[in-house]
Amino acid sequence: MSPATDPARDQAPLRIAVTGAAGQIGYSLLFRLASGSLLGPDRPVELRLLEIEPALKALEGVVMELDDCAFPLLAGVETGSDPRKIFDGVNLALLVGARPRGPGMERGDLLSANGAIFTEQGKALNDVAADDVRIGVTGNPANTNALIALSNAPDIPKERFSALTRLDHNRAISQLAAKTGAPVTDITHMTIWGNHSATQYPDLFHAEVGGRNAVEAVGDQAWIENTFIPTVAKRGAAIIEARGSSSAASAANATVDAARDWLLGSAEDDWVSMAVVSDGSYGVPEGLVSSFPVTTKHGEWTIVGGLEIDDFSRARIDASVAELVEERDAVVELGLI
Ligand SMILES: NC(=O)c1ccc[n+]([C@@H]2O[C@H](COP(=O)([O-])OP(=O)(O)OC[C@H]3O[C@@H](n4cnc5c(N)ncnc54)[C@H](O)[C@@H]3O)[C@@H](O)[C@H]2O)c1
Ligand SMILES: O=C(O)C[C@H](O)C(=O)O
Repeated sequence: MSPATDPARDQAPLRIAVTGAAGQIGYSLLFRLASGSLLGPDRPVELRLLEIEPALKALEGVVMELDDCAFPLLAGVETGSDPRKIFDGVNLALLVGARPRGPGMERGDLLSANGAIFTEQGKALNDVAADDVRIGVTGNPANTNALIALSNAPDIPKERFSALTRLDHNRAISQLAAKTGAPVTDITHMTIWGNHSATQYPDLFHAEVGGRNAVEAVGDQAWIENTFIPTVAKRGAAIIEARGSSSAASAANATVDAARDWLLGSAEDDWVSMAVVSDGSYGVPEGLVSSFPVTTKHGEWTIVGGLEIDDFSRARIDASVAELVEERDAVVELGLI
């Protein structure tokens, strides 16, 4: 049963760790969590905020602002730089803290810079998190960071880890809605496959617009290949180029969306995209953390089975999975897993 729906716990605050809490994403995420965006207006939350030592002063300022909101649901805030203290008894850990890429960098460039963070945090979660912990990784390279964390947490079931591809999923919905003139609420069954990187494959073949197949509704294969896929896959870079820093409010929003659906369940007759440990489905090697279409219920996810994958999709899924294999091999080489 999920930590959010277990009746015995319904009144107890959900203890949520956020790493990188003084960063850009943290500045949006913490206020969303404290205001009830995750579990609704009745469930209190307790925030456990992890930062590196030099950022603790800035984090103090953020906590002052949280205080100043007088959030009715905020049952407590603790800050610190020791993951073993901050993760103690947490039900949900949102691992955001990592260096973002700058202009001209690919997410893979962050592997060695950020990989070590997730070794230490995986070990700490393994030792001190609550038995029902769920761990969502937002910090990049998210899929491989999740792989590093879960590989260093042998006592936590691998299914409790996921990496964020919900931002890509939301971006894909928004692009398709704009193209077809449909409201975003009409777009269902969107899928992001593979890595949260430029190789990701946003798949319209199973998506629907108002119940109609999205490829038919669009009726423009050239747009799908030359506009839709690259726009979604390279959106992170476009935002860095325009803003001078990486997406933050939309990343925080997607982090909340993903955790909410994981804990409370995805919508009936729809699915969401999550990067989760592969069981070999759709030819993705077992053990890689790759994005799939999933349904969620009671804090568990299930990969949607039986979808037909044509040659166009197969080639794109394979390319993104090949990148994940390279990243995994690189972190093995670095001794991180
Ligand atoms: N998966 C996604 O969809 C997605 C979207 C946007 C950004 N991101 C990634 O999220 C991460 C954070 O982005 P941001 O814009 O908030 O960056 P940021 O630089 O503003 O903040 C990162 C914070 O992490 C902290 N930090 C670094 N090492 C830490 C550690 N060991 N423990 C705890 N905190 C630590 C830093 O002090 C900093 O405050 C980046 O890796 C970015 O690329 C992912
Ligand atoms: O692209 C990045 O580096 C940031 C983030 O992963 C994004 O997709 O916006």
